[in-house]
Amino acid sequence: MAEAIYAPGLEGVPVTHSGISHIDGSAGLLEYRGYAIEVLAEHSSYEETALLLLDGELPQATALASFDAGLRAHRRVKYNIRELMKYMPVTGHPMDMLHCAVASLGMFYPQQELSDAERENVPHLDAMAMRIIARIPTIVAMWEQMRYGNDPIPPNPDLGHAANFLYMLSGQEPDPELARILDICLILHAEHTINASTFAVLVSSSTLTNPYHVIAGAIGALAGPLHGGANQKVVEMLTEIGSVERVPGYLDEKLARKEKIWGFGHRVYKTRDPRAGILKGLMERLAARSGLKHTRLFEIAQAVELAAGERLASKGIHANVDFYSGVLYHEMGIKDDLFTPIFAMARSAGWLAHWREQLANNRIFRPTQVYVGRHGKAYVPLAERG
Ligand SMILES: CC(=O)SCCNC(=O)CCNC(=O)[C@H](O)C(C)(C)COP(=O)(O)OP(=O)(O)OC[C@H]1O[C@@H](n2cnc3c(N)ncnc32)[C@H](O)[C@@H]1OP(=O)(O)O
Ligand SMILES: O=C([O-])CC(=O)C(=O)O
Repeated sequence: MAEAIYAPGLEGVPVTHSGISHIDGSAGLLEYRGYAIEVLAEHSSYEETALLLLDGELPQATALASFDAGLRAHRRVKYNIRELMKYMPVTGHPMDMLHCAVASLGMFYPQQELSDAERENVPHLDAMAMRIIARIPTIVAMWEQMRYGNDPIPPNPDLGHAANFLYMLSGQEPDPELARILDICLILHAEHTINASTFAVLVSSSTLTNPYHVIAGAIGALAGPLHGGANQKVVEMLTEIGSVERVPGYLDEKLARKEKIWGFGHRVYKTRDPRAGILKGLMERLAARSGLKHTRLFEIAQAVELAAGERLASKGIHANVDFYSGVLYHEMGIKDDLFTPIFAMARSAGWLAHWREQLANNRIFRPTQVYVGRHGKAYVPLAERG
């Protein structure tokens, strides 16, 4: 048998057939179910985009209204989840809390795996997906209150997905413009082909485990700084740089030490990530609002993008989605360690679409390895080992 070719990081290796999203990495194009990301960001809502990802088509008005009503009706989590969260250390990262809380949601649904009948029961799978999408924002916002010793703010069924999240974070009904900016951010982060966390979804889905394990595993993968965790790192980096004047020297030192610039580079995009451009535009939209001109970080970010371009663009390294999202959330007054949980909230729709797609044509993932270890070693009793 011919020896299998090992591709580190599975670069260029297809692992599934998928109709959910598509990237053209050299042209900088992204589509969800055939619709350009720019079009969805301008015209759609997170609720509609989530349903598009899950069902494959833009919904009719009645289907969208019923999905939206389902999301609003299922935002609350069981009291025991709140009790569990009470015992988590408030110093812990919210992604660790989210991983644990989402996995625990599955304990209220006794069976650990999906039966054949359940896998073929589309309304059952739809209901599970909708409940997970509805509850992740509640858990994140509950934690934001609980970690400061406050009672969680109950969800408000009169508000849409993004507006309700902002309401639960602060207790204030958000300005519709801020809610729309977050809504667009959620659309932009909802799906992105087979990135690391979505690959984790495929692998765990293929064992027929329950979707709570699937989504908790994906949250764990997203938390890493090379993936979704980079949005928090970007803001830490910009804060450390501190001024526009320090940008070139900071980058030169970092690159000389062979360190990565957070929020730059991508396995698939060899030009600017289209989401980075839209997020930058949203930041400009936010900065233009009176009373919200705290744009020092944004100025540093733009200087970093310019200087990084001079140093890295020839290697195909450009700003990715994580570069401007953290700056935008920071300027919206959101705590830095909530940036990646907000990414997870949004990406739950894409993850669950891939969960459904995997179940519809399942085969367990079981790749191989190139063994580089030893063979046939003689066991030496402990007393005789030198
Ligand atoms: C939602 C998301 O996940 S978007 C990505 C978020 N992650 C980040 O922003 C972290 C910084 N970026 C990176 O670590 C990488 O670019 C990744 C993880 C996104 C992609 O990784 P890979 O495709 O495996 O690229 P890899 O890490 O092998 O880099 C290839 C070359 O580009 C360089 N490079 C890649 N990204 C960067 C960067 N951000 N800063 C400086 N150099 C970089 C590497 O040093 C390497 O150079 P070399 O060939 O001279 O050794
Ligand atoms: O596609 C990737 O590898 C990472 C990414 O941008 C995302 O998950 O949004």
